[in-house]
Amino acid sequence: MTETKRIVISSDHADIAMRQNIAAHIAKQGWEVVDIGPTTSESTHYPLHGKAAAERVASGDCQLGILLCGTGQGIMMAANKVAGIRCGVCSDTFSARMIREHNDANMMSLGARVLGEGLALDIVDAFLNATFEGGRHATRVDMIEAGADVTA
Ligand SMILES: O=C[C@H](O)[C@H](O)[C@H](O)COP(=O)(O)O
Repeated sequence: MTETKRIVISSDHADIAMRQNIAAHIAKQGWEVVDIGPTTSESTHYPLHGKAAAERVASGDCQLGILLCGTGQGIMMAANKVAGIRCGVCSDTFSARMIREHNDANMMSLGARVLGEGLALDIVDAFLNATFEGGRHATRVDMIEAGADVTA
């Protein structure tokens, strides 16, 4: 039995259309996309949407999440306040691949006012197609989760 791949996507008002286009792009690749809005471009507050999406991932309802705000920064900060979330802003495909391969990121954020849509879609593909490598990287991710200190 193949596991249903579920991904949550959310944003603030910075670019609803970009978020919806990314959602459609991901859905074509066999993911079940949970788009939790917002649905209008009325000004809203990114902490609300970052937290709501992060909770979907932290609860296990969705395996991954993608967030957008103007820069990707504020909504990333909000998502990372939720326990178990590892979210980074990506503006290039190398970083998007590496935060999965080395950091086991379960969320990524994009700057809707930073990126053109073609690059944003390539970044999304790099994130989705990468796999965590484990090994020494798992040791380090475990240290993040444990809040490990330098002791030696
Ligand atoms: O990190 C924050 C995001 O870039 C927001 O999208 C941005 O601050 C929203 O700005 P404004 O309310 O001027 O559209």
